[in-house]
Amino acid sequence: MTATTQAPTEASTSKFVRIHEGDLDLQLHYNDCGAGAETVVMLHGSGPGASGWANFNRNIEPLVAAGYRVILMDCPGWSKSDPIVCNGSRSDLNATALKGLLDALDLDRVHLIGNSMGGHSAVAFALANPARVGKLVLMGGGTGGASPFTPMPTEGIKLLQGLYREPSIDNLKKMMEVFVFDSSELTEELFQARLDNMLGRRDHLDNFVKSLAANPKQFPDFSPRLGEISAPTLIVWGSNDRFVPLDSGLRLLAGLPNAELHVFNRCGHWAQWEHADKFNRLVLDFLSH
Ligand SMILES: O=C(O)/C=C/C(=O)/C=C/C=C(\O)C(=O)O
Repeated sequence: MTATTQAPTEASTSKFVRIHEGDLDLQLHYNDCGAGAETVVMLHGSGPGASGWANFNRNIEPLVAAGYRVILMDCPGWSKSDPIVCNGSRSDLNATALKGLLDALDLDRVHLIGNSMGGHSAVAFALANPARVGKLVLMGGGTGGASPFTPMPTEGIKLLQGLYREPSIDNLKKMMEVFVFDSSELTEELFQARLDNMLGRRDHLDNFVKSLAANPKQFPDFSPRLGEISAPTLIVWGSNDRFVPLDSGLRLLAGLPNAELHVFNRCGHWAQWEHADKFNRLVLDFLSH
């Protein structure tokens, strides 16, 4: 009888763990998919209603099929994880939460895939815990700081922050249509799922606004310290990214000693979703060589 491997679903992989790490004492939600000798942890972006599953649902199965354990952490302040107000570095807060999660799961060393804020957080974790990082994949993020070429905040970030303040389907559609290069791929189902995620946790929305008021620069510029990171790094960007501009990816390439950059043309801020098949092949090849 052939074993039928069921595709992982959000519900079937949903787990909770309480972490005590640094100043954090909170419950995290995460999705735990597949099994294997190597673990890949995926870190989502900062948009309202974002979650590990919402950001990476097109990227899980190929990694599971290749024999990786895949963990999607929901950062404090998102999805089903506990609420929090961040008065300092959100990148370092998420990195602290990630350390707490890895310790709770007894995972010593993992590969990290970070999207936008997830990339910033992955770099913060690598700076604080260099021995615990295998390889890094940074998409549309990895360091904060101002772009020397693009007016800041970018049009996408302005729409994102506006959506936190006025969470409506119209404002969500305005943000998502800037999010990707080809908005024809955005479905009513996707919009509704994001809207449900958003409106299901008003505390997260309110706390993000309070965090911005306390510290408008939630994501520090790590450029001066990138030379400390020896982990092999694949940087991935969309040439049409209107949230975190491509020149941030060039700054990462210039600063990270062991990095390569892949730019997708006709691609916005969600390379892992907009070009999922090619992105997945790129990541699998990078992780295995
Ligand atoms: O402001 C920054 O540097 C980072 C912005 C983000 O992390 C935005 C990401 C948004 C998503 O991933 C989303 O799914 O809404």
